[in-house]
Amino acid sequence: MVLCTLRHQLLKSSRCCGSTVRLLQRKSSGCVYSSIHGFDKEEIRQKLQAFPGGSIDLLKQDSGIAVLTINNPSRMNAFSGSMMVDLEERVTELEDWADGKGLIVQGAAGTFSSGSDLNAVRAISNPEDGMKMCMFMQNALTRLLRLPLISVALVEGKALGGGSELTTACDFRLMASDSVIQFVHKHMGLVPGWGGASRLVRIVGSQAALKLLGGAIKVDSELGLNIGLADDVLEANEAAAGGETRLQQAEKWLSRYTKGPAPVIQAVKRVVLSGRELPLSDALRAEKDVFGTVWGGPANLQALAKNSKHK
Ligand SMILES: CC[C@@H](C(=O)O)C(=O)SCCNC(=O)CCNC(=O)[C@H](O)C(C)(C)COP(=O)(O)OP(=O)(O)OC[C@H]1O[C@@H](n2cnc3c(N)ncnc32)[C@H](O)[C@@H]1OP(=O)(O)O
Repeated sequence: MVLCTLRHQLLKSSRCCGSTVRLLQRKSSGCVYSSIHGFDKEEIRQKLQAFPGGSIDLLKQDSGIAVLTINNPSRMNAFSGSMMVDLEERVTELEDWADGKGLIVQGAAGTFSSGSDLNAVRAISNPEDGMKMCMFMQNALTRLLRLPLISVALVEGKALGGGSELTTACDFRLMASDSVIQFVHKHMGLVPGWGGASRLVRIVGSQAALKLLGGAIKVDSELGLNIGLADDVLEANEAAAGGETRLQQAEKWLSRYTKGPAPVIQAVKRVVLSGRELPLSDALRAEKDVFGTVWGGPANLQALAKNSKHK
């Protein structure tokens, strides 16, 4: 059932309707679960809203880079129920952001996130509610990863449990030199349920993923770089050139990849996304469709008129 995903929908679309790219652009295509899987989004939203606290804040900047902040510092940015609902709403806002190119996901007050709020977890520890929360968060994080934006998790302090899973829902992870990512689920008698295990295997491979989950290993920035979980390490604020904050360092890092017009950057993310998720023939068809959105477009015509040389 879980595998009834984008691939299924894309296959159907490319065979029946022709235009795969339209589906990649549709919001519902990001979801893994719908009513056919017994998922009732409104029901679980109401249940989650009963556990308030904290917020997920979104700042969309003129640069085309947005900053999403997990904000519940008195609980080390643990996710209350209402924050899970907030997250899904912020993802919807980002899906509608025509000028967007990049996204940085960070935690407030120098730490990333300690995962689910344990008070909420205790209150919904029955299997039925657990499954509903799991489906809700998998949908939200799958849609986050499938945004046509190049995304980076800026990991400071600790990313534990659900917080570690959230880092895997970004295209890249930048770790502060003193930060730790730890899939603590085994210590909680659990496995990841927000899609973190499936994404981790794709990022670091199954051998390393088995070690990280089986050993609940603390991944510091050095280990993170070695196994490919981290894409770069950020200096302490005071040690960085010009005393840049880590957020400024992350924005500088990301801006190398978001320089250029939004339609082109979004097209770059879309072709990589289809290559990452689809079988080759489907990915090739999706690439053709995305190519069609930029070929002869303003940026393409401008570059041709300039007779660019790439020295
Ligand atoms: C479905 C489950 C799974 C998932 O979604 O995938 C999960 O995520 S389960 C949650 C996994 N996370 C944890 O178990 C974290 C437990 N907490 C800790 O290990 C430590 O608190 C810490 C995060 C390492 C920080 O330690 P320290 O720096 O010593 O601070 P404190 O322990 O004093 O924490 C400050 C304050 O924050 C509260 N806190 C921290 N994490 C959570 C949390 N996940 N849920 C609720 N509250 C949390 C902690 O209780 C302290 O509060 P006070 O006691 O009121 O001061």
